[in-house]
Amino acid sequence: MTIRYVESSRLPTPWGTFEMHGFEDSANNKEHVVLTMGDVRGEEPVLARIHSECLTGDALFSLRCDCGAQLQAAMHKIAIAGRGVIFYLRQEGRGIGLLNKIRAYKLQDCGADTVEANEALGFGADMRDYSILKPMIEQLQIQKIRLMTNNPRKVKAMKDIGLPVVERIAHQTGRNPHNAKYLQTKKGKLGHILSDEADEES
Ligand SMILES: Nc1nc2c(ncn2[C@@H]2O[C@H](COP(=O)(O)OP(=O)(O)OP(=O)(O)O)[C@@H](O)[C@H]2O)c(=O)[nH]1
Ligand SMILES: [Zn+2]
Repeated sequence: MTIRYVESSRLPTPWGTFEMHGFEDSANNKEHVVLTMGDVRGEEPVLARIHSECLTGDALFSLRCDCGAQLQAAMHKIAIAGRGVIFYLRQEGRGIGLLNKIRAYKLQDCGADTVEANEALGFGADMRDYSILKPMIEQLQIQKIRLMTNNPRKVKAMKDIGLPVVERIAHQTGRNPHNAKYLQTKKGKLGHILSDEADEES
């Protein structure tokens, strides 16, 4: 495995102080971050979010997707629980990278949906590889998780790397008029479990 643990530090946030753990992947020079709160080791399942980088949603307040709202909601829920983990994976644009995501957005501006846009650019609908989580989980001694996600692929991916998901917790927030079609495509083509009801409070 090409993932190496580098260092940890404190990360104060509006929701509380996390511990931030840095990892590097020598295969592609990607730098990944894991935030933990409380003692995540041991038998007791850990409240967890596996979050793929979305520069536009997480840092630039984009309303094209639900990423920023989901990240904040996860930090909030973990702070309330006092214990949890967020894997912040540098798999921008479902693994196609930022510039290709901009290309995909341009195609979506012209009428394609998020899956059609990826495919028109020669990519699969979702190019992410979750096996990189295995060394991170081992380093942090996490044994079981309760996963905040609407994406059944993430649950299956954890099974594939041998990390029990004892519960999937729906994580639906951030719906707005700009991302309605995107969320509909996630549900219809990518298999996300999304209700048409209003979002949960976060
Ligand atoms: N290629 C592409 N990527 C997008 C688009 N919109 C958002 N993304 C990326 O999709 C990814 C969303 O990842 P996550 O927040 O982990 O969410 P998810 O797999 O949708 O599942 P949840 O756990 O239910 O949120 C991020 O990497 C975003 O950059 C798009 O239109 N095209
Ligand atoms: Zn996003």
